[in-house]
Amino acid sequence: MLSVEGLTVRAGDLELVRQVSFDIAHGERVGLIGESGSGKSLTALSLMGLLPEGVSATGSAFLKDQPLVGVPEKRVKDLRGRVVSMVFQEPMTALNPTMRVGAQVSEVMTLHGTPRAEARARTLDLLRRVGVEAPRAYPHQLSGGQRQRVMLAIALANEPSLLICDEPTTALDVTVQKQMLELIAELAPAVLFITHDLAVVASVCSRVLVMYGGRVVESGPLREVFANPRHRYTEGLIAASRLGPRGTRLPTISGTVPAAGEFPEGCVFSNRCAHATPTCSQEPTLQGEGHAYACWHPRD
Ligand SMILES: Nc1ncnc2c1ncn2[C@@H]1O[C@H](COP(=O)(O)OP(=O)(O)OP(=O)(O)O)[C@@H](O)[C@H]1O
Repeated sequence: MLSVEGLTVRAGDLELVRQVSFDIAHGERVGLIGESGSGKSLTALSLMGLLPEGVSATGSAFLKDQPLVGVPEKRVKDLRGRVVSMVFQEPMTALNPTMRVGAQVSEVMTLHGTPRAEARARTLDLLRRVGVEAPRAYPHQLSGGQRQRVMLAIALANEPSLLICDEPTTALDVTVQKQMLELIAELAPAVLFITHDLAVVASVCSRVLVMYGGRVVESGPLREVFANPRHRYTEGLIAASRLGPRGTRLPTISGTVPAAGEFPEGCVFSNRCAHATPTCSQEPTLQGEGHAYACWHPRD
């Protein structure tokens, strides 16, 4: 559905994103991970036609045969929020503080041609689905998690083919984060999910792209990349992530470790997992050659 080929982003002579290529199929959720400054956001913003002044993209990106890169601003504006939408980290800056949230969801629909009455009905339905049944509330009357759900409703208002999420849950506490991730997984058609957090990737995505220095240095099914990182940087990322050292926050781990090769969908195993937190009651198991630890992180 999304096909990106040779995407390069420049600021003057400086190449900030280099020759990035990847595909996302309908219904697929792909994680884009990498350290700060590796080019994740610029990659996403190129697809949204939202690059900052002085920064430009070349290469190609097609979403259902519609070009997203190198097209006139007017055309991109029409696609943005309709075929591709984005949820950002900080909902307070993205929401209009003087407008009721229901009106903000409806506005996105009417801007793209939906009649008012229909937009109103669909807004109520959408807000119900994201669990914020308060269309008349102003943003400051809602919690951070509720505001982020409103942002998700806005992003999904025109039933886009692709949802891009840029660290949408970083500012939320763990329980609220989990609910938000579940909603994204349930409601979004196809997702490009940017994060630093491997545990988040593990709970949402089935495939992952790792960026380093503006390039995609590694990609593949989540379990393969996490179990057998080829790039030194990916190894470091896994070691430093929440799947890693003692004392860091891990997603809930439960159940027994299944035999090698029998991990249920959505689980991740890592040869770096120290697997020692108060939430985890079991010892890591040595698995096969190389003595990789196996631990699993079920979606729920
Ligand atoms: N407007 C700009 N002009 C020049 N360089 C920029 C501009 N915006 C970003 N950069 C640079 O491009 C590189 C990639 O930035 P980008 O925001 O895509 O990184 P990121 O991987 O999303 O990082 P983070 O996780 O911190 O958001 C960084 O080195 C950054 O300093």
